[in-house]
Amino acid sequence: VYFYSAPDNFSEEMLRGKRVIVTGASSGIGEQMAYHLARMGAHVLLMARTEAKLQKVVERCLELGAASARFVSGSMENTAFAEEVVKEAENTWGGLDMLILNHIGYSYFNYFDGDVEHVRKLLETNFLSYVAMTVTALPMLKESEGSIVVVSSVAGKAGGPFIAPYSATKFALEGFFSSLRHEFIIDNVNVSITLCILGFIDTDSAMRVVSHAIRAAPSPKEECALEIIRSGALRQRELHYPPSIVTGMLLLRGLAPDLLDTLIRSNVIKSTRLEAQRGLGSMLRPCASLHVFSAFHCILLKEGMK
Ligand SMILES: NC(=O)C1=CN([C@@H]2O[C@H](COP(=O)(O)OP(=O)(O)OC[C@H]3O[C@@H](n4cnc5c(N)ncnc54)[C@H](OP(=O)(O)O)[C@@H]3O)[C@@H](O)[C@H]2O)C=CC1
Ligand SMILES: C[C@H](CCC(=O)O)[C@H]1CC[C@H]2[C@@H]3C(=O)C[C@@H]4C[C@H](O)CC[C@]4(C)[C@H]3CC[C@]12C
Repeated sequence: VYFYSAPDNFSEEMLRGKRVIVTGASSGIGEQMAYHLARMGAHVLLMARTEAKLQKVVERCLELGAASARFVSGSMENTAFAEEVVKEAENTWGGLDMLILNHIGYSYFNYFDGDVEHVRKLLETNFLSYVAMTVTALPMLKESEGSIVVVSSVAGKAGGPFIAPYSATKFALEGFFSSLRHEFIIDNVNVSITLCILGFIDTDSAMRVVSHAIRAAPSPKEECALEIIRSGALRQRELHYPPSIVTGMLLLRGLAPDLLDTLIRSNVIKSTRLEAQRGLGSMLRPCASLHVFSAFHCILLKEGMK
């Protein structure tokens, strides 16, 4: 908690006049980030596939006080489009201060079905396009000493059942961007990389897919979006949101990985098999175990304070 909590020196002024790209901004956390940035007076360039939704988000951003707001629509399955989005920022603003990589392609929630093409496509959308955008944006980010913010998940730190292709793409992000962070430090490149490790968030898409199968309440997307912007502006290495659950889980993974796996499995298998057989897909039930992580984490903290 100490190392991963944002210090209190964040000010919304830090984003005023900054030039920010937000991917996956037509809905969910990306849409909420666009609204926060707009309120803070940033210039925003938004990206997703659905033009009609993006148009509405842009209009709202302008009402909220964005310095400017525009969008580019297209699919990140194609890395050429990823480069095009960054070029649009270069042509419009002549520079870039923050690149927020947030979009994800469709993934099913069920036993891995052996479809290698789906894994390839998801890697292209959720991982390769992030790499392509970073490569194209890097000269501008070096110039502005800017920030890269990568939105990931607890599923990119610890595997759980029924999300194998999705989880693989999130692990790939961790590997790539933590390696890149080392290289930036070695070469004195002053571009920060913030990896955001998120738990269950109440976006429409996540609620649609898994809410029926999870007992714990999801965390609010509005607060999550603000925490992502804050951690990026403060150039933090990682964001854990919600902090107690994610940090507790990662702590247990380091101390007792088999115990973590057993807890996850023991909460999952029975219910999921039944639902999968009905063809509905389903969700692991890690909530009880995550409460155990949190309790465990609190005990450690209290002991530490003593
Ligand atoms: N919600 C949750 O519980 C959690 C979310 N996260 C992470 O947070 C981020 C945002 O998730 P969330 O807000 O829930 O997701 P949403 O499904 O709400 O939003 C996804 C966004 O990506 C866009 N998108 C989908 N496919 C493509 C594509 N092929 N090319 C370009 N854009 C695309 C969507 O718009 P359109 O359809 O118009 O293209 C949309 O704007 C993701 O990185 C996710 O992994 C992490 C942990 C938990
Ligand atoms: C249930 C998990 C954590 C438990 C908790 O109570 O916090 C969730 C943590 C990460 C989630 C998945 C994720 O990373 C995003 C995907 C987004 C899709 O749009 C829908 C479902 C997700 C697979 C989502 C499902 C819940 C988590 C595994």
